[in-house]
Amino acid sequence: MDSPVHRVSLGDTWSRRVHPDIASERFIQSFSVEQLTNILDGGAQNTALRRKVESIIHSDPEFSVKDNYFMTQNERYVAAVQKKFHLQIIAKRLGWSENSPELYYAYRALSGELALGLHTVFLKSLQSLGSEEQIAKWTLLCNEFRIIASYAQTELGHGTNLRGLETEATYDAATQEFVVHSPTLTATKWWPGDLGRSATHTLVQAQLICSGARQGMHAFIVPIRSLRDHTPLPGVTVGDIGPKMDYDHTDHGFLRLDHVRIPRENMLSRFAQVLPDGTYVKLGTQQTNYFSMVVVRVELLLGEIIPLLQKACVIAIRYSTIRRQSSIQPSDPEAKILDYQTQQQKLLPQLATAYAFHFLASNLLEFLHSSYDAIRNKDFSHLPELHALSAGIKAMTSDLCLQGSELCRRACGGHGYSKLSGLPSLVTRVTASCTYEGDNTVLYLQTARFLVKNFLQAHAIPGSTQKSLPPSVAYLTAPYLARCPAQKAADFLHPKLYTTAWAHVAARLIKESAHHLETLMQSGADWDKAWNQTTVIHLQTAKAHCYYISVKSFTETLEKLENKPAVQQVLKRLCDLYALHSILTNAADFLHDGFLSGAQVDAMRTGYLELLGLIRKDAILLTDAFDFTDPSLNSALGCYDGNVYERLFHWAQKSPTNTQGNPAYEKYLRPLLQSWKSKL
Ligand SMILES: Cc1cc2nc3c(=O)[nH]c(=O)nc-3n(C[C@H](O)[C@H](O)[C@H](O)COP(=O)(O)OP(=O)(O)OC[C@H]3O[C@@H](n4cnc5c(N)ncnc54)[C@H](O)[C@@H]3O)c2cc1C
Repeated sequence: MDSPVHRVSLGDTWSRRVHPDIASERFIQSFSVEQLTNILDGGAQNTALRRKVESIIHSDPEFSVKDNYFMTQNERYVAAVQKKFHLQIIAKRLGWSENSPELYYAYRALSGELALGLHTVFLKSLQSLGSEEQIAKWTLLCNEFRIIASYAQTELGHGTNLRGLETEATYDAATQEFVVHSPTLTATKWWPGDLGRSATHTLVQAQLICSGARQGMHAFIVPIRSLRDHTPLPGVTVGDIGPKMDYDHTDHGFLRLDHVRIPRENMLSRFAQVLPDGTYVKLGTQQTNYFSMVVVRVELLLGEIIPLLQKACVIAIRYSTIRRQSSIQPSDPEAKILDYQTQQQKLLPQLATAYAFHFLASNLLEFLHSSYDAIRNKDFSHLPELHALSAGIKAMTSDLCLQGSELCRRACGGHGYSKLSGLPSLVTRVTASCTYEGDNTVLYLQTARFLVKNFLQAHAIPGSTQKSLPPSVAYLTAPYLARCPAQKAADFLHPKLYTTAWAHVAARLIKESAHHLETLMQSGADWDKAWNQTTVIHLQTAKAHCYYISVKSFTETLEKLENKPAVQQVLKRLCDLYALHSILTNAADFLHDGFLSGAQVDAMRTGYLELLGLIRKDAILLTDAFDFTDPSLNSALGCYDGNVYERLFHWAQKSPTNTQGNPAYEKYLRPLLQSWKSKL
């Protein structure tokens, strides 16, 4: 039996004894938690390294999270800058370079705690879009924090529509400079992280104008604040956009540029160049500008978005074994709320989703890494598929992580509404992920375009085979299965069966998407108009495709675990639950053409409910396997030891609402109460 080898607690006195209600959940281990943690980390060596980094981070008082929930926006920002700089000092001392796994783990351990995250996005964009000389020059300046950089794409008037961005960069051959300008109020850059108060430079996405023509969006490095005293440079108006739903640790900003001149070398030129005489030279396709967005989007999945749902599951499931309400039978003691079937049905599918998304994102990251060098060397053959996958998967994961984390929050009753549970901030942070790096609807539609285009190509070319389609859509030409063969509950617990079921629905919807489009076009609409009038079905199509990809990716992960049967069995249950939950919540799509009958849906539901009972037994171990430290959860409800009530009571005492007096009493309540005193 494993014992937890790694636990960093919040250092309070209760963590010395584990609450018996949660201890009993860990008593029988049907699988090795440590082995599962290793799988999630991509190997035992990674687990060891991650824990080493986390121990360094969490034993350092400079990284303390204890007052987070009581801070103002200003205080959060200042603390986040201080932590970022402290991390730099540590990284330098320990020799952690910018791309080292140690620094990656440190960022993950401090997720939501650090300012200057866009500095990293700047670097990623530079590495994707910059020439070798530009990378060498700016990376050095960034790594040593001689400049602080951000990424400025979104404007007051436009975000999604890159072509609608109004900021201009006009080339002046006489001085060999670009003149970067915000021609209207709506051209003001709005939202870029770290821009509000920190950045000295920013990567501005602007319309390039040269050789007397508009050449589309390109990226320019623009200095905005003096390196001497941090004041805005001539022609620059810059500031913070004010209060937000969350993200107080980051200073999101606005930026207006009034004919700001930058040298020709400041246009990132891996895929396009402007020669000294103003000649425009194109070295890539139109999509290359999307490449850096693809890289950032994919890395965000495991770096930020998916851990938010994983943490919400850990908190809500641990709490649900401590919290007791009512009893299942009148003579029983009060039941753990996790023993109610409805509570299991709220939380366990979220846990299965958290695992499914972890494997999905890991597989996508692998695909990105295997295509990265080719794309940078201007082989764009994988870019459309990578772009479509990253867009759809970012949209799906952030959508479902938001739904799931909010469900977890509500599943904790009143205490889930307290910030001290840690859950509200997980929900508000994951909410932002549905918008940043692309609004989810827009991203799904980009995926749908790829699907429809491939479908039309496959059907326009007679004899087209699976080989001629990108692997993720090969199912479009697979043999057609009209009816699901499963009858009994157990028949549905087969990866091949539910993967085929999702392929069936996705293929049908792609066909319908194309059919609707073509019908409108045959009646005279052009492609763009017809597209807009059919986007609701395209959205549904893209979602079905993403479900198919996620189910397939989970089943492929299972296949690799033949030599770890106990872990494979527990993950197989989660995979079954994820797949069945996804089908049952989208049952109409499967009933629509009779692929499933009502009786089959009932049988599937029986299998699904049985799975809840089975996974319930391992629920705490499955949350432990994520191996989050207590400081990274920072939750009164979710700590490893389960001492929920002590922590909640103690943390509430520290609230400024209790420690900083009551001016309302002095000013209003006392005079009011004292005016009545004499009459009682
Ligand atoms: C926390 C946070 C951090 C951010 N950080 C940065 C940053 O560092 N740098 C930066 O440049 N930006 C940043 N942004 C901005 C972000 O990238 C944009 O807000 C995002 O891309 C969405 O664009 P938008 O605001 O223009 O939304 P809009 O496009 O205006 O979306 C509004 C609605 O219109 C719909 N819609 C828009 N276009 C279409 C279409 N073609 N078809 C169908 N529906 C459509 C959308 O689905 C949505 O429902 C950040 C935003 C947030 C919230």
